[in-house]
Amino acid sequence: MSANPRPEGLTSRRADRALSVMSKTYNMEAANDGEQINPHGSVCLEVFHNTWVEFYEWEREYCEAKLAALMSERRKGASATPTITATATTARPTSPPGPIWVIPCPQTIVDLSGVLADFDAAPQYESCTPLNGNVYVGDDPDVMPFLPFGEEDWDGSPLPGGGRKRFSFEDYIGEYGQLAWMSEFDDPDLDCILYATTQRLASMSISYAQMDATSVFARTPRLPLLSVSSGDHPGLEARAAKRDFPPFPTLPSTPTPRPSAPSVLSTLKTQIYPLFCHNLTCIRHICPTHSEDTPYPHATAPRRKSAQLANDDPTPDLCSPTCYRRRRGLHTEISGTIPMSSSSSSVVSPPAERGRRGITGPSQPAMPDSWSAVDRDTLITLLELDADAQPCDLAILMKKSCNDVPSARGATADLSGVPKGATRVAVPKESAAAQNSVPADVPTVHAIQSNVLGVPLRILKHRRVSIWLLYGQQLVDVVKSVISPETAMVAVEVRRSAYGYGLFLKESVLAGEFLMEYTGEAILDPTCISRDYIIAHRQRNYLFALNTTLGVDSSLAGDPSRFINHGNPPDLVDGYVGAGDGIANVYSHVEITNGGHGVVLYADMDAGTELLLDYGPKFFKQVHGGDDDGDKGENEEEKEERQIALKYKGYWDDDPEYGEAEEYKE
Ligand SMILES: C[S@@+](CC[C@H](N)C(=O)[O-])C[C@H]1O[C@@H](n2cnc3c(N)ncnc32)[C@H](O)[C@@H]1O
Repeated sequence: MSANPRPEGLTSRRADRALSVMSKTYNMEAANDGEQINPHGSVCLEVFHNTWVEFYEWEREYCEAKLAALMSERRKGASATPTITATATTARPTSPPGPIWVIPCPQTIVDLSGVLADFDAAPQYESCTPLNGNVYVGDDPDVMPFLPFGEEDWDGSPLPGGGRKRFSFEDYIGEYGQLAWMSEFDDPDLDCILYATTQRLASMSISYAQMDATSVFARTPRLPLLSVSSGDHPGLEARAAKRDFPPFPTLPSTPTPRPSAPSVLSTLKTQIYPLFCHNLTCIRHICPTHSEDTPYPHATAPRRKSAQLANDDPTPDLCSPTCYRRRRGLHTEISGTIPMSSSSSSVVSPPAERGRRGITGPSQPAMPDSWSAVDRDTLITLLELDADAQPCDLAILMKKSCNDVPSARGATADLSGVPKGATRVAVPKESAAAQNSVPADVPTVHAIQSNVLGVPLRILKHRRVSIWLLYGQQLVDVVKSVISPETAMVAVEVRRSAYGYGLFLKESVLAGEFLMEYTGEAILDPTCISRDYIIAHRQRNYLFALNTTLGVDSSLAGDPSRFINHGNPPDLVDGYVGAGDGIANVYSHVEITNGGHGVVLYADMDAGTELLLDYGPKFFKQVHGGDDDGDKGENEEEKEERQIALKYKGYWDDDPEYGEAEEYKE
C-alpha cells in the first residue's frame, strides 16, 4: 500500500540500544544503591523492550489500516476526488529524566497517500470520550487544561458598542494553579506498553509483587506500577481501569468488561442487600435513621401462571404485534380470569411448550435455544425478586422476544413452581383466589420491588432497572448491569442539525418511553465554575444539573444524548430569546440510576425526528451572552446566579426523594 520506504529495522535497532542503556542504568543504579541485582530485573527489561518494539510496529500498521477503512466508504461514491499524498512523521515525546525514558524515541511514519482531500468541514463541537455511566470526577486537578489561542475571539464578530469580546484569560488562569504544559506529561502509549508488559510477565508466572520488587518500572515517580501510587499519582492499574486501550494483543479489550450479570446479582443478594437501607430514599449502606434489619426477600413461588399473567396487564396496547399474548388472542378473545389448571383447554401452550410436549410427554417447557446461561440466571433472579412479573415486562427487561419468555419462565420452575435456584418457601395449598391475594404480613413482591427495584411498573415499562446503593464506601453497579447500555437505549444517530450537531431517532418510541441516560463527568461546583469560562467562550454548554452538589458535564466524556439540542416548551408561545423555533419533545428527570443520581430522558415520537429538550428559560440569556459585556456588568450576586443557572440548566426534580447526594457532601 505504501509508496514510501518503511524504516525497516529502525525501531528495533533503537529499541536494542534502549535495552542495553536501560540494562546498564538499571544494573548500575542497583549496584550504586548497594542493592542485589534482582533476578527478575533483566527479564522485565527484556519483555518491556520487546513489547515496546512490537507496540510501535503494530501501531503504525493499525493506524494505516484504520485510515484505509475510514476512507473505503467515501471512495465508493467519489472516484474522481483528489487524494493527499504525504507522509506524516510523528516523533515520540522527548525524554524527561529516568531510566525508562533514556530510550531514544522511535518515529512513527504513517502513510497518508490515498487519503481523500475533500473532507467536509464538520460543525464545531467538543470532542468527547464515550461513556456508559457517569464518572465521578469531583474537582478537576489544579492544572489549566485549555488555553485558547489569542486569535480565538468571542465569535469573531464585532460587539455592538465596538471592539470585540475576548476570552477572559486573567480570570480563567486564576482558577488554576499551573498551566498544562508546566505539569508532567503522561504518555498514554507508555501506559499501554507497560500494561502489556505486565500482562506478559504475569503469564510467565512473575507476580506483580516480583515485578514491583525489581523496581524496573517504578524508578521514576511518574511510573508507579500496578497498584503502587506515589504521591498523587495513581498506579498503573488504577490508570488502566479508567481508560480504553487500543486493540494491541495482551491489552484488555475495550470497553473494560463489566461484571457479568450473575455475579452482580449474586453480590446483590448475598452481600449488598443485607447492608442496604430498605428505605428507597435513603442512600446509606448502614443507615442510622432507618436501622431496621432488612433481610433479602425470600423467593416465593409464583402465584400466577403465564397465561393468567397475560390477563393482568392493564396496558395491553404497549405490546408489539409479535407479542405472544396477541398471537394467542389473549388480548382480544379471552376476558376474565383464565382457569388456573394448566390442563385447561382454553389455555393454548406457547409454541416451545407444545413442541416439547410432543416429544417428551407432559414435561417442563425448555429454555429457548437462543438463551444463554447468563440469560437464564438473570431470569431466575428477576423471578426471585418478583415471581409474578409480567412476561411482557420480563421480555422488555431481558430484551427477549415475548414469545420466548413464557417457556423460559416455565423452564426455570420445577414441579412446585419455585424458580430454580431460589430459596424455597413453603407455599400453602390454598384456593386459587387465596393464592392470588397478597398476604399482608409477608414481604410481597410489591414490597420487594419497592425496596430493590425502585418504582416497579414505571421502571419495567421504561426498559430499565436501576438501584442506588452505597457499599463499603463505593458506589456499586447493581441491577442495571442486567441490561447492557446498548440494549437499554433506543437507536439514535448524530447528524448535522440547525445548531451544529443534533440527535435523531432511528426508531419510533412510545409516549414516555425511556430513551437514555445523560451521562458525563459528575463534577463539583468549583469545577463547574472553572469550566464556565470555556462554555462561554465556545458557546456550547454540555453541563446538566444533577443535584444540589453535582453537575453532569458531557463536554469531555458522555454519550449521544449530549447532542440533544434545545426545543421550546410546547406551551410557550414565543419561545425563549435566541432559542430557535423547535419544540421540545424530550423530557428529563433526575432518577436513581446505577451508581448514583442520573439524568434520564423520555420521549414520544417517530423515527427520524430530532430530539429536542427544553434547556430552561435562562439558558440562552445567560449562557450565550444576552448581556453585552458578559461578566463585566454583573455584580457578584448576579454572577453567582448566572453560574447556578448554568449548572442547573436542566429541570430540577423537586421530588424530595431525589433531593441531595449525601455521599458527596461528606
Ligand atoms: C448540549 S449542546 C447540543 C449539541 C450541539 N449542537 C453540538 O453540536 O455539539 C448545547 C449547545 O448546542 C447549541 N444549541 C442547542 N440548541 C440550540 C438552539 N435551539 N438554538 C441555538 N443554539 C442551540 C448551543 O450552542 C448549546 O450551548
